[in-house]
Amino acid sequence: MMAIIEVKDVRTVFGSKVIHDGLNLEINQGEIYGLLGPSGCGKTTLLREMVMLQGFHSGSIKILGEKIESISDEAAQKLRREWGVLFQAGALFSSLSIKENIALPLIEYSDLSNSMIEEIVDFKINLVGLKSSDAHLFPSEISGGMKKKAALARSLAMDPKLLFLDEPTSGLDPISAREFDQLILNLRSMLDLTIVMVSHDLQSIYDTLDRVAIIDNKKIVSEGTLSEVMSTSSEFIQTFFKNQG
Ligand SMILES: Nc1ncnc2c1ncn2[C@@H]1O[C@H](COP(=O)(O)OP(=O)(O)OP(=O)(O)O)[C@@H](O)[C@H]1O
Repeated sequence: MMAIIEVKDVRTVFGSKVIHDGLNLEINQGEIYGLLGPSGCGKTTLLREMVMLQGFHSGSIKILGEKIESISDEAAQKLRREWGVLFQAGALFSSLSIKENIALPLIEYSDLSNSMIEEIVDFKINLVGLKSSDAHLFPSEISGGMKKKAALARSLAMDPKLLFLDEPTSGLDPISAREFDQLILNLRSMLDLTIVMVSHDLQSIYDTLDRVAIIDNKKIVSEGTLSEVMSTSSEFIQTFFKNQG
């Protein structure tokens, strides 16, 4: 197995508060990998560090062979195109239609013609289970589930190898949430994606994740498949997976 992301000895400090202290994990090519742990343990922070939205105090994060703590601006610019991001706050632009939202990265980062961009956008819209006829709708005109799908289509616009998702099913009704899980599984196999996901949604965790890392007390207290992790004696794990399996 090939590690596509390697986090080594990462330390993160905000002011006098230590968030991560000696964090280590490895994410393999093609897996759906979950970051779990109690509220405030630094899951979103780690995700933001991986996509270079935020620095860390010490340690190393290697993504697709590049050490991001010492990467050149030019290499960083290239690397950013290798991943798609679906963060909670990273919603759609409300003044743009679904189609325009998805076209945005292509207009910004590619030299493709307008007609090529239109074709790609239509393809991505269908890929996430939206209809071509929805393309002209604005975010205010569509459901929460459709918004997530449209945002996902936008994150896939540049054909990324990696996808980072921060609580993708939060705020969705159970039916839309399960539909979204299925979509993630389908996309992974169709597009050969590696997916890193933060989640609190137990059903989603069971249905989609191949391996997980549990962050607690500034470190990874357990990493592995769900059944491996559940046998760990951590208070968070025992509480979180109580009455399961
Ligand atoms: N830019 C920042 N400046 C100062 N403190 C921050 C910053 N970003 C995050 N923190 C703090 O770091 C800690 C970890 O936050 P983070 O959002 O990563 O946790 P989380 O595990 O994702 O939590 P949740 O599950 O509740 O979303 C929190 O105490 C948060 O207040």
